[in-house]
Amino acid sequence: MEFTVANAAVSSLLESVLAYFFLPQRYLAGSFTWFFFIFFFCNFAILTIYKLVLYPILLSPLRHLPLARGSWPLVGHALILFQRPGGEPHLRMIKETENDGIILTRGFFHSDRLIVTNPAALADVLVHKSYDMEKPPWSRAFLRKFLGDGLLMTEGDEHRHHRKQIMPAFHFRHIKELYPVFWSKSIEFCDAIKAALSEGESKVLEIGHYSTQVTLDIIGLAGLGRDIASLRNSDDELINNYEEILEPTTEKGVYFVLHLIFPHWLIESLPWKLNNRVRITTSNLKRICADFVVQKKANLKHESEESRDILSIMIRSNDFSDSNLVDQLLTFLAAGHETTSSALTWSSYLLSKHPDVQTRLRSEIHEYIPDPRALSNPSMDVASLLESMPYLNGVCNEVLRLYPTIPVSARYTIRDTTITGQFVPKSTVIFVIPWAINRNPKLWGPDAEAFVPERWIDKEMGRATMNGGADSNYSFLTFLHGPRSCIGERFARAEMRSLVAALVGMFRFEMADPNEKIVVGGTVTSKPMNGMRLKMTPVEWSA
Ligand code: HEM
Repeated sequence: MEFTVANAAVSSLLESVLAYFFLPQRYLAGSFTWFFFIFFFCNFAILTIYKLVLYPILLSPLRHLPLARGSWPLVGHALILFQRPGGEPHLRMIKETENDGIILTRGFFHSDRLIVTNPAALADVLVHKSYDMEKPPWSRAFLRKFLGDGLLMTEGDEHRHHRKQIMPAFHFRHIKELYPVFWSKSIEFCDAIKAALSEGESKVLEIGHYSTQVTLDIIGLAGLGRDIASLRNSDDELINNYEEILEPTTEKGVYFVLHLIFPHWLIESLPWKLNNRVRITTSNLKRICADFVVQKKANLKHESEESRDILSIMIRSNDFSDSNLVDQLLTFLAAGHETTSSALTWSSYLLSKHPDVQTRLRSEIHEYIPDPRALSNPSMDVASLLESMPYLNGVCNEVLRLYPTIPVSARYTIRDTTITGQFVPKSTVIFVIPWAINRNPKLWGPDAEAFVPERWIDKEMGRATMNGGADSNYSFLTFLHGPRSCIGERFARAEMRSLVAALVGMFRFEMADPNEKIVVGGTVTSKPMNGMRLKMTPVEWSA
């Protein structure tokens, strides 16, 4: 029997019953409850000593692993969950703890939590032993509110099967066909910015808002085969609900972390306005997606040419129930727009902070693309053109490396397993930290935290490289690797190339307040806490 508070209570009950029968002389009338509390107190004390001292110091099979500095009594290292940017405290631990690929940290009540740090350990967690692990039940329960039971949340055979069904939508040939869509939406995005600039005097815009609109429009077209057109209609219900849910406030950060610590029913029963807002926005999103599914099913009956969007592919596979289609759609709309929107926002930030890089990138863009409108012509091979631009690819990779949209990911062992030969028992939490791995000087060299797009360009050939000079592809974890990696990686990279090329080709930009300290916020994804205000000036697109 596992040592838990609930089990301590059950044991106390049994012990009280036994004492009642075997020590009747000790019982005064009506004192069963009293006995129960005495036993419960003793059991709880034993449990506490076991959890806090005996197990972690003498019994845990992980006790010999190097322990990160800074563990507090009772809470261990768990308070780092509240620190921002997510992943930064883990980077500090990785830098200062001598290790062979695994570092031990402590959670609440000194539970074992591992951080994997080197390519061999990451390969085991993400690829070789991937199905020995799942997303932790508490984070799944929280994310399920927003994403339903879509691909991101399912596990085991169900996940394997669904991923196989959806994969054709992300085949590289299909992504190639989507490039003209990405490009024409990128131009529309720039036109919307130009229109907003011409209206206001200040020439200052919060770029995150436009990034969210364009990426939602793109996933709408590619995921649903339907133009949500939020760039043209800022008042769209879908975008309003997403913006409300995803706005990175401190309150939402606390709300998320509390869900990781306390039972959900407890937080949901608190008189907290946010509970109500979450209920309203999630049910709005579900209703909108349910309408999309009904309309799509009706349209498919009359289509002459086979649509290739994600929803059509899922419907045609006949493998998804109507309610599961709604959940998958919720997942793809959220995972497919929020991530690339934040990557685009971080691109504009790093390029504002590095005007020399911005200027060099603009020259490359103008040289390779003499006429931006010509790329909307269906006969143009936009994919080959954008993929052949070394500096553009270097900038996009470097942004994704330094600001991975999902900075921290966690796994939970569902059976005993091993990582690089180290035995890891069932129910252990394992952290995979893209933020820390992508910035680890041991993997990237002393300039690991600097913005250097050139590291992605082969010095001799002048071509884009795949690994940025790192020895292993596990040094770059932005999309993770293996069966639970981002299914939309190719899609996201193609979309980002188009958006960055159009944005930098059309505008010169800088931080509206050069002294503003940008705070990285967000719950699951990383976004600037107070938005990203840029001063933008249209430039002439000249070859
Ligand atoms: C810069 C953009 C993106 C980044 C950095 C990113 C990152 C990630 C990461 C790290 C995961 C794994 C999460 C975990 O297991 O903890 C993931 C999963 C996923 N992503 Fe992305 N993503 C991006 C764009 C997209 C796009 C554009 C789509 C869809 C069109 C997408 C759809 C998904 C889905 C469905 C999963 C779940 C895959 C599975 O569990 O099999 N992502 N993404």
